Amino acid sequence: MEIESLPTAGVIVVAAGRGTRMGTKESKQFLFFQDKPIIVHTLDVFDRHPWISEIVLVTGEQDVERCRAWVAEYGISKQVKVIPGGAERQHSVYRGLLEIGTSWVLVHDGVRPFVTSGQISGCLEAAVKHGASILAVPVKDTVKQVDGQGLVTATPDRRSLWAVQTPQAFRRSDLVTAHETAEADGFIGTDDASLIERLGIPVVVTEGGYNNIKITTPEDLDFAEVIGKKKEFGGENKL
Ligand SMILES: Nc1ccn([C@@H]2O[C@H](COP(=O)(O)OP(=O)(O)OP(=O)(O)O)[C@@H](O)[C@H]2O)c(=O)n1
Ligand SMILES: C[C@](O)(CO)[C@H](O)COP(=O)(O)O
Repeated sequence: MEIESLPTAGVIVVAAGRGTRMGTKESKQFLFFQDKPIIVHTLDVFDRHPWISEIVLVTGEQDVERCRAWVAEYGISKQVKVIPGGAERQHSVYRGLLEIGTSWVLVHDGVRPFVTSGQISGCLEAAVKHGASILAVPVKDTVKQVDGQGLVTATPDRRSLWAVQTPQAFRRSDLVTAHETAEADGFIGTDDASLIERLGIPVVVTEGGYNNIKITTPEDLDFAEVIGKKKEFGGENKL
């Protein structure tokens, strides 16, 4: 798709979580990696992407000022609106949504710093073509459904299972309706696509990458060290 023909998009980068599974005093999105906070690595990718015209960073109330300072300190060239988030990821996304003016919106986890420009382009192109799109990768392990007593109750066919990532891309108007409907219904989803699916809007998968990890538990920092050494992420490692 020609760049000129693609409507510009805004991105909501969500970084208002507590990072409890990481177990660090500092929230994981603010841990330093290769001399920069993880959140700055993530912002950099969208700052450099030609189709991204607006960036909204949603973070903790207490972190708004230092995030604004980092945007300036690390030379993020695009304007970044930094606002406080909510109790759940879904609430943080919605607050960001109210600050975005573009017709197309991407939602991205601030703790996924290894997303590539190509993956962003692919996800947005697919959304513009089909209405909504998410990055995901085929599951590599067998997945089991297990009840509260630890008993296996089902083994879904792995060929139909994908591990979902971000960004996820939607029409802004659809995403507003989806969030407001979920709020009215008291529904909390773990991703934005689940809110869109509730409206019956088709969502297509765009293949992401196994490097596009969500930094969640301490082991992920080790994985990040290895990924960060790869040439495509600025490192020299020829892995
Ligand atoms: N109320 C929340 C909760 C999460 N997030 C963001 O959503 C992304 C994915 O969430 P997750 O990995 O679960 O982060 P945390 O909620 O911080 O992690 P934990 O569940 O371990 O506390 C993260 O960038 C996180 O900062 C957010 O903006 N607002
Ligand atoms: C949105 C997401 O990254 C897709 O896999 C995931 O659902 C976020 O879950 P979290 O518990 O908020 O990290």
